[in-house]
Amino acid sequence: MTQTTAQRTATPRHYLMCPPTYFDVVYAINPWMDPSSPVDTTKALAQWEALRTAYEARGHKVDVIEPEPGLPDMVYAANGGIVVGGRALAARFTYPERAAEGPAYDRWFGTPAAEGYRRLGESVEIMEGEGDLLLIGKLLLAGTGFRTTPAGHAEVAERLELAEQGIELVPLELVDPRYYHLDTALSVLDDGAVSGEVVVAYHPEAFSPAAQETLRERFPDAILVGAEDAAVLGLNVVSDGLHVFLSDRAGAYAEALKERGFVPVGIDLSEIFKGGGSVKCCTLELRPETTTPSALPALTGTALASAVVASAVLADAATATAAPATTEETR
Ligand SMILES: CN(C)C(=N)NCCC[C@H](N)C(=O)O
Repeated sequence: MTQTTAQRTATPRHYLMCPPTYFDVVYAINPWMDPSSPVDTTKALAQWEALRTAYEARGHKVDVIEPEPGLPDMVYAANGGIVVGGRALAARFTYPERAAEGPAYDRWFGTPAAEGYRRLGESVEIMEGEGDLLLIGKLLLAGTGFRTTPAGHAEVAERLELAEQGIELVPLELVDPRYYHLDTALSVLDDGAVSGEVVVAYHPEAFSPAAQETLRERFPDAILVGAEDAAVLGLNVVSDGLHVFLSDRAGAYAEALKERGFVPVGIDLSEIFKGGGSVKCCTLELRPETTTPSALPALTGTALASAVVASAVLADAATATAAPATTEETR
């Protein structure tokens, strides 16, 4: 059992979410989807609201994009694009069923709500947003194998000016069709900006031998997640550096998170799971030009650290009354 001495700290985040108003499973583009199994949209909406409330109760800002009829997978906002350093690039999807989502998210980046973000348009190459692209500090972990292509990675690097931002893109090949997006197989938990300890978790068998080697080298202290937790999409999490929002079906993984100093917040997303996604899929992180969490060390100082801690504490106090339908474990 790996115990931690690192102090976890929540930093305020900005998320984009899309309500599952038109969510349904009417086609199958991943092994989790079964169009013969009915979806309860009312329940999906309530579960999604609980996730949104869980974020807001802990001090995070949530913007909402208008869902569009005929786009049942639009609830998976993480796939809508990637926003790093204030630059917003909309997705281009592998399957025609989702093709219209790229322009929909691109249009949102042109609305007043997205002011301050530079709208770069849609990707030309296949690129499924934060489903396959996970930022941790100055690394952009980039999944490929099923959806986002190596050409998509190259386009992201160029159009988001990753080199200029000092960000390195690390390609990782996925090999199990159940874990078709990187965010089904790997969680970004702490970029180390405040705690000094970089933490990811992943399911090794979802990756090619070469990708496993890369992950071992880059993240020797990673949490390794077993088949049971991976199979409930337990790795599909959102972390603010302290709270880890994840499926309430995750078992051993939630315990491992506690041992490493995180506070797991269990969310019931059983309806949204039917489309092959969970917490992270419903959440696109918007990172402005100057205040990305990983930029925090550059600002350094006790005052800043105190501010983020205070914000987490205040948000936790609010949680006691404002966050229904979630399970929060205390440390
Ligand atoms: C956690 N994952 C995989 C996501 N980031 N997105 C879910 C997308 C689900 C959609 N039916 C599809 O197959 O594209």
